[in-house]
Amino acid sequence: MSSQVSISVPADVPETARETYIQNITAITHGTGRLMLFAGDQKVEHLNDDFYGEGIPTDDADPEHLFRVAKQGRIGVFATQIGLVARYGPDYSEVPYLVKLNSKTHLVKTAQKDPVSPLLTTVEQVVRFRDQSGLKIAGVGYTIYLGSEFEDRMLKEAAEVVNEAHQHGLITVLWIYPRGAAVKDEKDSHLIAGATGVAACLGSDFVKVNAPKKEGASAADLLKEATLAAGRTSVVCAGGSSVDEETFLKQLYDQIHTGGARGNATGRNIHQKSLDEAVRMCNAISAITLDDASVEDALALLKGN
Ligand SMILES: O=P(O)(O)OC[C@H]1O[C@](O)(COP(=O)(O)O)[C@@H](O)[C@@H]1O
Repeated sequence: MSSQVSISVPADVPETARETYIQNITAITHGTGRLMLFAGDQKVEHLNDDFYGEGIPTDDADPEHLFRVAKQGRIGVFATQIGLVARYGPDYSEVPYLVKLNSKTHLVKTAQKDPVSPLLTTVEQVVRFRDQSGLKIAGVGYTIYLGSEFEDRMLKEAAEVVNEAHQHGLITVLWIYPRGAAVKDEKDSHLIAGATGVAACLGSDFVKVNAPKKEGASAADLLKEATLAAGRTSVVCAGGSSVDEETFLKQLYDQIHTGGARGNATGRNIHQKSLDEAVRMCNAISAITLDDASVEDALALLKGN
C-alpha cells in the first residue's frame, strides 16, 4: 500500500465544509493522495467514436458499461456528465462521482476555430444534485484550452468553479490542454509545465494534462518540469488512445515514479474492453497508483491472478 498522506485543506474551504473536503479527498484517493480517475466524458468529447466500431467490444456501445466498470473495478472516482450520473447513478450508488461541468464535441476542428468549452452545469447545480440524490458526488471537473483565443472565458470560469467547489467541500480537477492557432506543439513539456502552473494558480486540487512528448526524450523525464511547476496541485496524465496493456502500465509506473505524477486519468484504455477485461485493467491501474505495485504485479492482476 502506498503510504497514507496527511491532508492539507486549502484556505478557500470554509470551516463548515472542511470535514466534507477531507472525506472527499480521502475517499477518492483511498487515503494515499494519489488519484485513480476513470474518465468517462468522451461521449460528448468524441461522440460515439470511442464507443462503437472496429476493435471496440460491443459492451462499450451501451453507456451503462461505464457504470458497470466503475462499480466492479477498483477506482478512485468516475468522471462524467451530470445527465448520465442522474440516469444511472441510483443503480450505482456506491460509485464516487466527479461531475464534468463543461464539454464540447470534436466536430469543429481547431483549424476552423479555436476551441472553447463553456460551462454546461454549474457548481450550484451539482451541490443541489448531490444533496437531493444522496449520491457520492465528490468533486467537479472543468476543461481549459490554454492558448485558445477564448482562454480568458475558460480561465475565469475555472477560477470560479474551483472557489465555489471548495466552498462546498468538493474536490477539483482541471483538465488543461494547450490548444488553438497560437499553440505550435500541444505536447511541449515546457508548455505543459506552464499549464500545470496555471492550475496551481487557480487553486485546483488536481490538474489533468496530456503527457509531454519529444522525439528521442523519455516521456517520464519530460513530465518532471510539469509536476514541479504544479507544486501542491497534483498532476495526473490522460491515458490517450488504447495501447497494449503492458505498455500502458509501464508508462503509468514511470509517470508516477520518475515523472512525479500523483495518479492517472484513464478512459479509453479501460472502457474499450469487455466488462471483465475492463475491470481487471482498473484493478491493475489501481495497484500501481494506490498500492505502489510493480508493473509485474499489476500485470498478474490483469491476467486475473
Ligand atoms: O484516457 P482517455 O481516453 O484519453 O481520456 C482522457 C480524456 O481525454 C479526453 O477524451 C479529451 O481528449 P482530447 O480533447 O485530446 O481528444 C477527455 O475528454 C478525457 O477525459
